Amino acid sequence: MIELLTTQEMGQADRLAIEGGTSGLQLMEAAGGAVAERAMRRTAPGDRVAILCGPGNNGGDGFVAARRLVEAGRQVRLALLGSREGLRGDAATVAGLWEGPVERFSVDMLDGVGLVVDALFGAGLARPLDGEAASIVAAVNEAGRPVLAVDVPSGLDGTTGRAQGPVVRATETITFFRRKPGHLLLPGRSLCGEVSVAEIGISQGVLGAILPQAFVNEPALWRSALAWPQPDGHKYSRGHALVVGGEGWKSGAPRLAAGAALRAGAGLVTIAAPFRALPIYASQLTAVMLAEANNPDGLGDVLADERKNAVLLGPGLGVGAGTAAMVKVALCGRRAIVLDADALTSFEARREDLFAMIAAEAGRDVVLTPHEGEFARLFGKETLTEAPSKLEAARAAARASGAIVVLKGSDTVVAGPDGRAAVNEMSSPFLATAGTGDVLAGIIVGQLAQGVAGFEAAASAVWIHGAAAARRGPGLISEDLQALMPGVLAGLAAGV
Ligand SMILES: NC(=O)C1=CN([C@@H]2O[C@H](COP(=O)(O)OP(=O)(O)OC[C@H]3O[C@@H](n4cnc5c(N)ncnc54)[C@H](O)[C@@H]3O)[C@@H](O)[C@H]2O)[C@@H](O)CC1
Ligand SMILES: Nc1ncnc2c1ncn2[C@@H]1O[C@H](COP(=O)(O)OP(=O)(O)O)[C@@H](O)[C@H]1O
Ligand SMILES: [K+]
Repeated sequence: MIELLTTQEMGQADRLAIEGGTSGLQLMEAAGGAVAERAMRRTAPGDRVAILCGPGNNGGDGFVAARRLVEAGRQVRLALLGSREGLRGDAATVAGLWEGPVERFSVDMLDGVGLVVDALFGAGLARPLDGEAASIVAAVNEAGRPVLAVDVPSGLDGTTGRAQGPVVRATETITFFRRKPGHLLLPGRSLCGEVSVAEIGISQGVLGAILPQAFVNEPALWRSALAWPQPDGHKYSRGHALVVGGEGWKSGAPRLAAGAALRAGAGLVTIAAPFRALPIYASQLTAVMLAEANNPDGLGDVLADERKNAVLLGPGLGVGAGTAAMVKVALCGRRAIVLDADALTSFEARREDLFAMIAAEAGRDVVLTPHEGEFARLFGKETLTEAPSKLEAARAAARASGAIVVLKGSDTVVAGPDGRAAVNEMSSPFLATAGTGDVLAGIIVGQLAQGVAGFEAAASAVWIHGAAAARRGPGLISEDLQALMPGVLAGLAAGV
């Protein structure tokens, strides 16, 4: 499991390490040493490096790196924002060990350098950059030289991934102990460039006291929760997923979802659709079964078979009271539910009804899979815009709805009502094509049908979906994803 630490939690990790006997100076020497190591990979002896230090401990890391880089034969020029006398604590100590000149920043420092080390601001950023700090950032971005950011690109909030003011555009970022959400969330992820993590002498044990609630979405988070077929099993022991479909001319979305549910491992998948649409569905389906459901009562009849243990509603269903009524029927009972697309939008004006229905059956998994537009319609635009980050927006929505919320995008966040959250980085921009959301919803319902718990079902599905897309890359269309899934699942089954 890879934890993501807020800057506050990272401060706690530093403090716990210091209480445990590793001094702040040792941590800073290790951090600055790791920065120098990354800088050495990008430069050769004799190359010029500009190191820009800020007034706090981020600047301290810069002073350590400067000393180490000189020892390694780099030509270093170091600028300090603020005065040397203003430095405190460990930063003052390491500045005292720097024997070279301390300059005031000037643009000519960047001329012809092989690398700029951005050690202006890290976890201590307290407000948007302005004044001299802002003009340094502008000059660095303008110069177009490779930039190695220390901890975070200066100006970026590591907890949120947002920058309220000017921010350094880094080629590479090195952070310490664990990544922060802002390294994965946009726009942070694009501003960081390649991110590496250095161990600086903080023991894993501190995590037991911090209990982080945000994680990188990767197999270690959910691998043990996945379900695999057993030698003594049969198709019913792998679950029966039901996808509720609509009119024939909108049958593509439910068919994509149903196929994905089957590929994800559900033992049986049925699409329930109006009688008049069934021939259209039938002409395009083979392993996926069909059932007639002309209205909410009809859906109730189909669901009377309790072996149908996971239901997806939304793709191709249409927005309106009819869809809302179908959702209501599906939410009666203990089966797991995925609500996507039109099923979410149908509750735009009556979100409290939806949340009350979800709350009525404790312990049953409901997964909502909005993209940002659907999210704003269901939870209110302000939930998105007023939350400090996409991560917090998803968490707030999960708390409000009592459901697991998958807030999609290239930095998809999966959040549970208990505050647990995963930020996804296994994805491909080629997923931005029609129908891929339907496939994702199908993978989730396929996992739920197999009895995988809601959070793990959603997080693993997001990863599998992204990994499948990454295997194809250019030219990907949503129809391809199904055929790409077995390769991804085989890797998971083999534990790689
Ligand atoms: N023991 C520790 O806490 C360790 C900290 N480390 C480094 O220390 C950094 C955090 O250090 P700090 O907490 O000192 O914080 P920073 O060095 O990020 O910045 C804090 C300083 O910047 C000023 N400041 C904040 N926002 C400003 C703005 N918008 N304009 C102008 N000035 C502003 C503050 O008044 C303060 O002087 C980490 O990012 C990491 O690089 C590492 O050395 C590892 C150990
Ligand atoms: N730029 C991108 N990078 C990575 N993934 C993306 C990107 N854009 C969209 N996606 C993913 O593609 C899927 C699109 O879903 P959605 O917007 O519901 O589309 P549709 O309704 O056409 O199926 C989501 O899983 C989303 O996270
Ligand atoms: K920085």
